[in-house]
Amino acid sequence: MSIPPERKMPVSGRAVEDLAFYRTEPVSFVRRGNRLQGRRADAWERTAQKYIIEPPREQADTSVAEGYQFDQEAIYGRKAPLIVEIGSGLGEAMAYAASEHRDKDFLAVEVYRPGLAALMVRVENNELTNVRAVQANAPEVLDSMLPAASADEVWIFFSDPWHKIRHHKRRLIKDSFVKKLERVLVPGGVVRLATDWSNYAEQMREVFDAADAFTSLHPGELAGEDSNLTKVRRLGLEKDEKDPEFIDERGGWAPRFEGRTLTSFEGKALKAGRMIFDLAYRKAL
Ligand SMILES: C[S@@+](CC[C@H](N)C(=O)[O-])C[C@H]1O[C@@H](n2cnc3c(N)ncnc32)[C@H](O)[C@@H]1O
Repeated sequence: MSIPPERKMPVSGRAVEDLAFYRTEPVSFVRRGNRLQGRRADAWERTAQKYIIEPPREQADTSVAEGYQFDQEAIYGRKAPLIVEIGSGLGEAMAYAASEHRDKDFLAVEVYRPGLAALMVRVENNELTNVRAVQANAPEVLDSMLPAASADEVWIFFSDPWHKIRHHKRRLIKDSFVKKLERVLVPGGVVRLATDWSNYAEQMREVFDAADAFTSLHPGELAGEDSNLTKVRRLGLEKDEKDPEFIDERGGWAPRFEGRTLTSFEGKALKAGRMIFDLAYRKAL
């Protein structure tokens, strides 16, 4: 049966028939336009050839064809530790970190082209030569594009929380995704996470604590009265019912990662009175 043109869209595998799916899993993003204007369009024009990796695609413009592999040394022209940021948004965290650590290589993985173009504006403004970016669906980048044991760190800051229970299956951080992270990280490699949504923070803690390959860098820390989870629940900060008796005995939250600059997304969350949860896990040696 042929697929109607309006459904032959930009996500791979099963998504050809159903846009909300990548192979057998629902995708963690909604499609937004690729259109670039003004400074972003100009920066894209000048930088894309050098800094944007264009893997062969399958059915979709965010897919990565199986068999394509990222050759870090050839791409950056040197051998250096690799930091991958998934869902880099407007590139604020990456541009800051890359300018602070010019001895490291950074790879942004983001489906939103205007976000990558905003990163390219920062790359030019800060004269960064250690940043590359790919417009692609993260699970596919982790499954096939990145070689096994190639990333020293993977950062995922403010991954879309998919608030409604029926949408939780779209969340990126789940058991199957943790397996993919395990594959691409070097032994001893680190995953850093941040979220402003307590229910997703609990899910992140749950799946990483249950993963044999990972150990928390901050077991039991920021528990009880010091836990942001305790504060959110007791004060009813997320519009749920207040629970004055609630206590998060378990903790395991990381202090704010000092390498994470305040992005506009986090700024808005703080302004709205939300609490931020940081987590950090190390892959076994
Ligand atoms: C809430 S924003 C946060 C952006 C940024 N990390 C920040 O802190 O400002 C989440 C980002 O993840 C991207 N994203 C969601 N699912 C993705 C996926 N499967 N692959 C790549 N990027 C994804 C979205 O396009 C969006 O830009």
